[in-house]
Amino acid sequence: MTAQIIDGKAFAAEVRAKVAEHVSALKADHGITPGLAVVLVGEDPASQVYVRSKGKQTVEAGMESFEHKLDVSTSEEDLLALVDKLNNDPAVNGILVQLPLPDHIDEEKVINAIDPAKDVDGFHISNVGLLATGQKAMVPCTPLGCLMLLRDHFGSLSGKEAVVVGRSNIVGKPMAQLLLRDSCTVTIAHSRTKDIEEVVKRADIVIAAVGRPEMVTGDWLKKGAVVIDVGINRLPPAEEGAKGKLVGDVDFASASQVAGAITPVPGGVGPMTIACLLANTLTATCRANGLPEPEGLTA
Ligand SMILES: NC(=O)C1=CN([C@@H]2O[C@H](COP(=O)(O)OP(=O)(O)OC[C@H]3O[C@@H](n4cnc5c(N)ncnc54)[C@H](OP(=O)(O)O)[C@@H]3O)[C@@H](O)[C@H]2O)C=CC1
Ligand SMILES: Nc1nc(=O)c2c([nH]1)NC[C@@H]1CN(c3ccc(C(=O)N[C@@H](CCC(=O)O)C(=O)O)cc3)C=[N+]21
Repeated sequence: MTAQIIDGKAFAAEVRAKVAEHVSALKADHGITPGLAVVLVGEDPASQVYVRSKGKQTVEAGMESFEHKLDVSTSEEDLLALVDKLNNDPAVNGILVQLPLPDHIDEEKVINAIDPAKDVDGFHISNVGLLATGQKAMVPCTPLGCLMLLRDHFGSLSGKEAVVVGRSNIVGKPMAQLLLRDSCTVTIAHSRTKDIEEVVKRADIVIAAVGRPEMVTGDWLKKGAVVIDVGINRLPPAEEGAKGKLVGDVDFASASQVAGAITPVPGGVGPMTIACLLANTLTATCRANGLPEPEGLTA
């Protein structure tokens, strides 16, 4: 069997087109232009790629993009001062502080300093709590993107066995919350999970968010399982100076022989993350202005 390829790139383009449509109506009817501020501290190469494509797509959707690139030696105090300024800037509806931050900065402190209403990453403790209790939250972009792909594929997720591999605050845990909210039976696996292959083999839905290149292989999967590969790993280049290949946390070659459907890397979850960031910025703008939220763009 060869799996259906879930085209995240194409789906993300549709999401961005919907966002752009809403943005143009916001401008025409209310004179409002959503604004997204992205803060990057230091020069993590992976983060730079993400920030670049994000800025471009923000502008293409008709929104304002504010980029703040700070030196790697920026103090925590200065970063907190910038967050405070963005919290109070009415032109800024969404704030994203790119992670990871340099070691001398307390990540939790910075995330929790962001106004929860502008926290388009959904990482603030208030949004985490709102999501966990089923209340209206800002939902983290990557899990939201995965959920959109799964809902599109299955229609209803109710009663499905879902296994999330990875328990990070930014992907694994919020993903599990969203799947639970859609009435999946959810298992979270991690580095201490015993017989992880057997656990994954139960799943109708596998979400791999581990950060280990091609860890999940075809022999871990139940036949027909739907596999969402969150991993973004750059392999060492074949020759010096070349760019290494980008691979996921799933071994695509073997997994696609067993899975019913699978997301590729690149072109799967990555583009959905950025599309959902724009969707969240639009949602935040609507909420801030007491306007109805766009349909189909929130969890
Ligand atoms: N496509 C996108 O938009 C995005 C992609 N990513 C990518 O997703 C991946 C995961 O990111 P993130 O969640 O931030 O990563 P983290 O490193 O924060 O978390 C990784 C998780 O995987 C678990 N893990 C590590 N090794 C193993 C193993 N051998 N077996 C089972 N579980 C293991 C860890 O378990 P434990 O807790 O026990 O240590 C941890 O819970 C990365 O490749 C990252 O680049 C991330 C964000 C967005
Ligand atoms: N506060 C914060 N929020 C994040 O959401 C966040 C973050 N920090 N830090 C880093 C990770 C990583 N991440 C990606 C998003 C899109 C692609 C993406 O678009 N990838 C393309 C390929 C890009 C390439 O070619 O390198 C794809 O998969 O097709 C990748 C990675 C968001 N993250």
